[in-house]
Amino acid sequence: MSKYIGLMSGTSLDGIDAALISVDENDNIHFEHSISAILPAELKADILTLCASSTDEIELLGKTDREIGRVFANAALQLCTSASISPADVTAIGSHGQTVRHRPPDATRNRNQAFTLQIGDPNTIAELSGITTIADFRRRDIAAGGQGAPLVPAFHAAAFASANEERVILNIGGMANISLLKINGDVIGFDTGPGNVLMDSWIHTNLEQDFDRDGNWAASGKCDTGLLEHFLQLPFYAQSGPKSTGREQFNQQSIFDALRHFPSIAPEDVQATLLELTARSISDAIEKSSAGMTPVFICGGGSANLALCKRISTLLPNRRVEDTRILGIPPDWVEAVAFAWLAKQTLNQLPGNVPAVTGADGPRILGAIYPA
Ligand SMILES: Nc1ncnc2c1ncn2[C@@H]1O[C@H](COP(=O)(O)OP(=O)(O)OP(=O)(O)O)[C@@H](O)[C@H]1O
Ligand SMILES: CC(=O)N[C@H]1[C@@H]2OC[C@@H](O2)[C@@H](O)[C@@H]1O[C@H](C)C(=O)O
Repeated sequence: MSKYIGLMSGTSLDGIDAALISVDENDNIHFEHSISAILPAELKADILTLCASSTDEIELLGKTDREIGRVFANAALQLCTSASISPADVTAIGSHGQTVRHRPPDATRNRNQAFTLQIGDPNTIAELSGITTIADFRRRDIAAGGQGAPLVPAFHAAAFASANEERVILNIGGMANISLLKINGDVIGFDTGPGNVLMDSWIHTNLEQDFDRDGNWAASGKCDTGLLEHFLQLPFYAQSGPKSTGREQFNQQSIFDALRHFPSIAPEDVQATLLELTARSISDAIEKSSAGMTPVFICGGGSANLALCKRISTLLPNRRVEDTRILGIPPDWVEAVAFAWLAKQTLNQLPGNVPAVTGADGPRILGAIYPA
């Protein structure tokens, strides 16, 4: 059995997810342990500054890169302590790092202009943890003409595919993405648009809360059809994959811009509309890309948003909708486990991308190895 750690801090900036897996000689993946580590408030503020397109500060980038490396290393060490293992028992860490800019190839940018940037210095992680660290998973795929995202579909296929039924895996993080796992082994996947990011942003603006617990605030409001239709006009939703997105497109400003056309909607009704937008963009993408009875397994923090999940279920009336626990991995840990698995792929010189998903020219070994 080889052990791997996956570290993930997503667009929501709600903390660092750390997961420990073991992989047996038959390549079966076993979820062993997980922790969530705090992302210090000051660091979170710096990351948000770096994510805002108006400020580009190389000083801040360098400093934040190192600091994220330090907190990621600590998260890995905390995970080892909590799991009662020594860092020496871990073969490798797969560190996603923190995305601060994602500019994939699209209608406005060709493959040579595309870039994506995840920070969290892997040298620092390897140095402080004493564990070989693999990082920078997305840029090879971008270099090969791909979107660099989503990357989790390859893992979803390895962990969740079934020879007996087609499955949809729905990840609701800051952004949302789906993987369609076909019985013949084919995989389709793409980002569907916002996950929690817009609802998080709006409740923060209005009630200073980090997220809308269980979707209760949204549930207290009423969806505004005009605003919803306005949001749904965004070309991203109608595009077919490969496609990926991020805070560059879905952010607080995009809500304010839309509200200029709808100035008198009550804040809780805006939240209800954002929930509906999230549920509709997800369910439309699922309906468009998979057969009507294909079951859906949800992972990511959004799986805890009861109102959102209920609405997605209602919009997909003929499908079983449940979370990935039933497939062996608790929904909150799937992403971190995926990066642990991607580390294993890279160390074993195996590809981590699915070209049909990202649009890359072919399978690629992702990331770089920073030895212990
Ligand atoms: N009880 C809950 N009720 C409502 N929403 C919740 C709840 N628990 C978590 N969330 C949502 O889940 C989010 C965190 O999800 P997750 O950790 O999957 O995102 P991420 O990893 O940052 O995203 P990404 O996949 O885009 O990188 C929180 O910001 C919040 O919106
Ligand atoms: C650029 C980037 O960090 N993208 C994230 C984000 O969060 C969800 C969605 O947008 C997905 O594209 C991706 O994360 C997952 C882990 C992925 O690559 O599959």
